[in-house]
Amino acid sequence: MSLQIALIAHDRKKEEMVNFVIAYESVFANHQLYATGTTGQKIMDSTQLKVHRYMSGPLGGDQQIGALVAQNILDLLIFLRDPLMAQPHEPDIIALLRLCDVQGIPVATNVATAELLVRALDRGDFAWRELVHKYKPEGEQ
Ligand SMILES: O=C(CO)COP(=O)(O)O
Repeated sequence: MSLQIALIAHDRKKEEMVNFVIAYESVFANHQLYATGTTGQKIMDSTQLKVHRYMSGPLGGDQQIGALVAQNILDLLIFLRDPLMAQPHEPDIIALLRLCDVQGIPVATNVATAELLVRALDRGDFAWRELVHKYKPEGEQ
């Protein structure tokens, strides 16, 4: 089962993200990966993974990934936020996380939770997302 996974990291979390993706590269290799611009580039520079890159976060990348969430296309969001640094595009970040709650999409905002979710993914615990894709409620595209 190939799922749609988005990876986003703020600047001071990018190294942690890259190390995390390297550690679980064999799991991520089975899925479709999306990322904001710089995060995606760094992941591709350090792994063999292919990542569909959107705009950089401050230029609208979070909103582009939010559009996948709004359509219930995204299955998992790993968003390593920097809790100690104000972001100019904070409203976009809040909007993305809000949409994940609207659709009930699993989200990790720190690497400890990300690890739990990726292990669950590897075990097959995301099978319910396949059903979501198969039987979308009326009105969803
Ligand atoms: O700012 C971001 C998410 O809010 C991340 O964007 P980049 O991956 O382009 O640095």
